Formats: sequence, structure tokens, C-alpha cells
Amino acid sequence: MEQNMKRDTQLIHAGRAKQYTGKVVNPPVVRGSTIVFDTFAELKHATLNRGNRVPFYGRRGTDTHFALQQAICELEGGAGCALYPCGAAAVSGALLAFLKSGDHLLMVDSAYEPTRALCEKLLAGLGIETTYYDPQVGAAIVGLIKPNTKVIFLESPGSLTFEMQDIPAITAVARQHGIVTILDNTWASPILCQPFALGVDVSVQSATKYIVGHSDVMLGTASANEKHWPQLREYSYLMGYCASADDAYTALRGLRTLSVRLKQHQQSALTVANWLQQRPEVETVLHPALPSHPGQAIFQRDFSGSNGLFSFVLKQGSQQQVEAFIEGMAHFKMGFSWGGFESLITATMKVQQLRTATTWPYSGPLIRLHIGLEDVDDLIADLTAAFARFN
Ligand SMILES: Cc1ncc(COP(=O)(O)O)c(CNNC(=O)CNC(=O)c2ccccc2[N+](=O)[O-])c1O
Repeated sequence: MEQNMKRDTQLIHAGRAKQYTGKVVNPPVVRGSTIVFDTFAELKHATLNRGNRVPFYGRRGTDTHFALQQAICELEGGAGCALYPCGAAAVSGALLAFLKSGDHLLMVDSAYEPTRALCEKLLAGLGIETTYYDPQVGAAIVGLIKPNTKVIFLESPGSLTFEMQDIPAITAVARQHGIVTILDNTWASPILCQPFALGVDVSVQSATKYIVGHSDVMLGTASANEKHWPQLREYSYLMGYCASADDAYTALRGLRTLSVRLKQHQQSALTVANWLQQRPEVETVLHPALPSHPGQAIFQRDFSGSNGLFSFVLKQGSQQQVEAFIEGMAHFKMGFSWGGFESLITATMKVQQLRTATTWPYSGPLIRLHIGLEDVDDLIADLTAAFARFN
């Protein structure tokens, strides 16, 4: 395949090697637990290569899974990719591949809430100590490293409050100390940020979001560089993580339109974000691409674009006002998740309760929007009516 093709062309070809597609365009759904062999030579070959995309047993995957794994590696730049039933499983699988009892984990303070819960409710019970760090710490993270620090976990931008992290600065410090870096790269999807080019060792994605893009599959991926792929692959296999061939097929299908969808999400989200900045009720808009965002320089340096997910903070508002704002929306539905074609809205009054290493600087309610593929004029009309209910 031509190596220097542009990103949009790469998305059309990724994971469509002839060995996976045969005579059709898309890799077919190959469902299977048992792989059967005609000769001992075949069985021996599959056994020796069972970790290298040769069909061996359902848990290791079939050609449908291999096609998706190859596509994610091509797009993110990893050496290997493991699949999981969801993004949260990819997060736990990646962490448990590199942490054991007695180890110390540095976890970004702005991490996705269930990731924080994993640290507090499961890793702590396994004797793994977690220290949360300021997402904007940069190279000063060196001051938090202990002799038993084994992993630094990043999530940039934070998927609720959108702090940007200086990924190259942190990965450089980690490498100097032999510490594994794991980045939750879900916001960027595989194409808005190249985690391995920024020095990351392991990249985690909730494919549930933009990769699938239609809010109808739960799926996770974790990719690693050459040095860390063998351990990630082995531990994910030992823990029994796998995904269905149907979900792998659906994720492959999502990849083909990922770029055009993201461009539309980005365009509409920036229109809405700029409109929100003019609203008197709004304290600040937390969108990494806005000049007002403290991490905009990092965003411009490390990311090739943005998507539909961002938050804004109201100057003030009671629980009742926030409920009046959100209930009655024509297009924005309340719902956990994001990255599909539909617009979504969630609100929280308690960001500070999700912080242990930093002080959240705002007192007003935080509202997170996922800007879908609806006409942006309809979305702004919806938000205008919401502010009328709010006031
Ligand atoms: C950055 C990041 N990383 C991993 C995952 C998990 O993916 P999965 O949903 O496929 O398991 C996600 C899933 N994102 N989902 C959401 O943001 C919607 N909210 C939640 O799922 C949720 C659920 C319970 C409690 C708190 C939250 N929350 O977002 O804060 C993610 O945003």
C-alpha cells in the first residue's frame, strides 16, 4: 500500500488488507470460538503465531478483529492493539498490565470519573497506591515520582473539564525514570492526536465514542509501542479480555466516515462554543481550540483538530435552574457517552468533589455538550430556548 497517503485516504484503506477482505470491500464478520486445523503443521504454525493475528482460538480473535487491530495501529502508530468489551475495560486492562501490588500510580486529577473510581475501589485493594496530579503539571511531574512509581496515566483533554496536558514533557520525564505512560486518547479518536509520536507507551480508546460513531456499540482498544506491546498483549489475554466480531466489524465501518464526521462535529461545536462565549450567563467555555483556553497552545501543537465534545460553566445557577435549562430540549438529550451523531447534554454541580490534587476555580454549574450532526442553527435555537427557561 502507498505509504505516504493522506489521513483521509488512510482511513479508507486501514484494515482492508486482501487477507481480511477476500473478494469484498469490507472485512466480513467472522464469528468463531473454535478454529479448526487439518494438519499438525497448520496447528503448530497457528500456535507459534497465535499472538500475531493468526487464527488460533476465538479469544485471540478472528480476521475481523485482526482487521480492526491493524487499522487502529496504522492510524495511531502503535505496534499492536488489544480489544476490550468497552473503554473502561481498556483502561483497567492497560493499567493492570503494568501495575502490581506495592506499585505507585500517578493519575491525572481530571480523569474520567469511573477511572478515578477504579483507582480508589479496585487498585487500592490490590495494594496499588495512587497519587493524583495537576493536569497542567508538565515536566514538574518529576517531583511526584517515587522509587515504586511504575505508571503515569494521562487523559488529554480531560473529558469533562478539558484541561490540556503537556504530553511530550511528561513522557520525556517518564522515559528518563523507566516509567510506563498510558494515555486515554478517547477525545482525539485515532486521528486527531498521534500519541506514540508524543512519546506515549500505551494509548487507550473508548471506541464506543467516535470510532463507532452511532451510539450502538460498546468497545475499547489499547495499543502499545514495540517495547510494551508484548506485555499488554499477554496480560490482556490472561485476563480474558475480548470483543465480538460483530462489534469489531461495526467499529471498522465507523472508521470509514470518522474524518468527515469529525469535521462536521468540529465545525458545529466551534460555532456553538463561540456563540456561548457571548451569552451573559456564561462564565467560561472549556473548549481547547478557543484562544481563551489556557491549553490552546498545547492543543495547536499536539492535535490536528477538535470534535463535538466540550463544556461550559455558568456564572451561577440553582439545581432547579439547571434542570429547567436541560429538560425540554428539542435536540440535546441527557445521556452518558458521546461521539455519536446525536447531540447530548449533561450537567454537574460538583466538579470539586472529583478533584483531590487541584482546586476547581469555578463555583457555577458545569454543562457538558456533545454537538452532533444536526443543523447547528437548530442547536443554537435549542440552547437559546434553554437560556430563556433558565432565566
Ligand atoms: C475519556 C473516557 N475514557 C473511557 C471511557 C469509558 O468508555 P466506555 O463507556 O466505552 O466504557 C469514557 C466514557 N465516557 N463516557 C462519558 O463521558 C459519559 N459519562 C459516564 O460514562 C459516567 C458514568 C458514570 C459516572 C460518571 C460518568 N462521567 O462521565 O463522569 C471516556 O469518556
